[in-house]
Amino acid sequence: EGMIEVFKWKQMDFHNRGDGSNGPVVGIGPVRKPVPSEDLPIVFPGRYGRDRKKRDVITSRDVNPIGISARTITSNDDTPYIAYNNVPMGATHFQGRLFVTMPRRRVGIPSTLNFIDMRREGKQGSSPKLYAYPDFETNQFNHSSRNLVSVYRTTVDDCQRLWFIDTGMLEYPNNRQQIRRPSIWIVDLKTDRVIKRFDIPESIAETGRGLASLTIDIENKRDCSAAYAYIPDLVYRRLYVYSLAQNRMWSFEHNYFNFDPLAGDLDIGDQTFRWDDGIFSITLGPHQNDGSRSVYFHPMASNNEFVVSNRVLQLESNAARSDHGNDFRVLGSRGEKKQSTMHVYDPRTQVVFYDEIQTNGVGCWNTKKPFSAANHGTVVANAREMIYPSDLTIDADGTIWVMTNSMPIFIYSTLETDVYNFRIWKQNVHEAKRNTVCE
Ligand SMILES: O=C(O)c1cc2cc(O)c(O)cc2[nH]1
Repeated sequence: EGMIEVFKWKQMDFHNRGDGSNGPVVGIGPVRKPVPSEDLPIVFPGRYGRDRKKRDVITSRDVNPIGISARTITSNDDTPYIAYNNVPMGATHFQGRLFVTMPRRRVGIPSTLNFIDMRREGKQGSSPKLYAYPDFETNQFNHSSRNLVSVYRTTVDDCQRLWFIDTGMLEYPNNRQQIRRPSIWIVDLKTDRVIKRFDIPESIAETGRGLASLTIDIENKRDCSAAYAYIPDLVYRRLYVYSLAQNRMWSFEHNYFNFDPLAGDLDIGDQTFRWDDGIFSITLGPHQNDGSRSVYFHPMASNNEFVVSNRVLQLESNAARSDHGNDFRVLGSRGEKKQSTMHVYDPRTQVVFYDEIQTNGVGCWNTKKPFSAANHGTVVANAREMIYPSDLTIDADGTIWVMTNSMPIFIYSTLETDVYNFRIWKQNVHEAKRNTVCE
C-alpha cells in the first residue's frame, strides 16, 4: 500500500562529475560509442533565437512571483558540476537500470541523461551516484553538435528501445538558449546504441522548450518500425505526432490543449504561484479489436482529462483540418486540486495512475468506471516527503516508479541541502490500487 521509498538524495551526485574529482569510471556501465544513423549539421548557439515572440515575456518560472529571488548558483558557465543546481526530473526502469534525467535548467550539470545500476547500487534508502548514459561524452553538449543538451523524461517502448526528446535548449533563468534543433532520440537498450535521431523541424516546433515527455504507440511488437510518438508541447500547447516508418512529423492544435485559467493557482511545498502549462502528459488505453486505442491527455494547469482516438492522430491529413468535429472529447474533471504532471494507463489493472502535484501524491482512476471525481482514488499523499511528483512510469513487470523533486522550492525559494529533497518511489500496480476506489 502507498509507495515504497527506493532512493533519496539531499543533493545529486555523479560517478563522473566531469571535473576529474572522481575521474572517469572505467569498466562500469556501457562504454560503446553511440552511432547516430545520420550525419548531423553543426548548429551554432543563438541560431534559433531565444524563443518565439508570443512568449518572450518572463514567466513565473523565471522569477519568484512575489519578487524574492530564489537561490541561483551561476559560477562560470564552464563549471562541470555544481551540486545544488542538479534537480532530477524523470525516472524510468528497464531491467535493472533506472534512467534518471537532469534537464539543463542551470549550469553545472555534468550529464542530462543518466542511469542507476540497480544491481550494483540498488540498496533501498541509499543515495546512489548516477552514471551518464549512453556515455559521458554523448552528454557533453559543447563538444559536438551530435551530443545531448537537455532531456526531461524518457520512456521505454514494447521493442526494448529508450525514447526521449533532447530539447536542444539550455533553459537558464531569463537566459534560455536554443543551441540546436530539438530532436527525438531512440536508443536500443539491448546494445545501448543510438538507432535514430530525428531533428524536429522549425516549421513544427519553434523551440524545444515545452517538449518534456513523449508516449510511444506500437500496434504490433513484431513490427517495431510501425511506431508513432505522441509529443505534448506544454508551452505552445500543441500535440505533435512523429511516425517512425514515415520519418515525418505533424502537429495538431485544439482548445483542449490549453491550461484552465481557473486551475493555474498552485500551492506546493509552502510556495504559492501561478503556472500556465498546457498539454503535458499522454497515455494510451488498450488495443481495441480494430487495433485502435484511446489516447488520454491532460494539460498540467487543469483538473480535466480528455481523449482522442489514435487513428485520428495517425493520419497526417487530420492535423491540417481547421475543425476537428467531435474527434477530441472531454472525459471530465478529476476534482478540485487535482492538477497532474504525468499519468500512465496500466493494462494489467486497467487503471490510470497519475502524479498529483497539489496533494503531493499519486491518484488513480479505474477505466472500467465512469470518469467522475468520486471514482478517483488516492494511492498515496505525503506533503513532507513527496513534494512535487515530476514523473510516473510503469515498467514491464507492472511496477510504478515515481520521482519527487521539490521543484517549486528550487524555483521560488531555496532547497535545504541537509534534508532529503529528491526521492524515487515504487509500487506494484495491484498493491497501488488496493483499498482505493480503483479496485
Ligand atoms: O517538465 C516540466 O515539468 C516542465 C518543463 C518545462 C519547461 C518550460 O519552459 C516551462 O515553462 C515549464 C516546464 N515544465
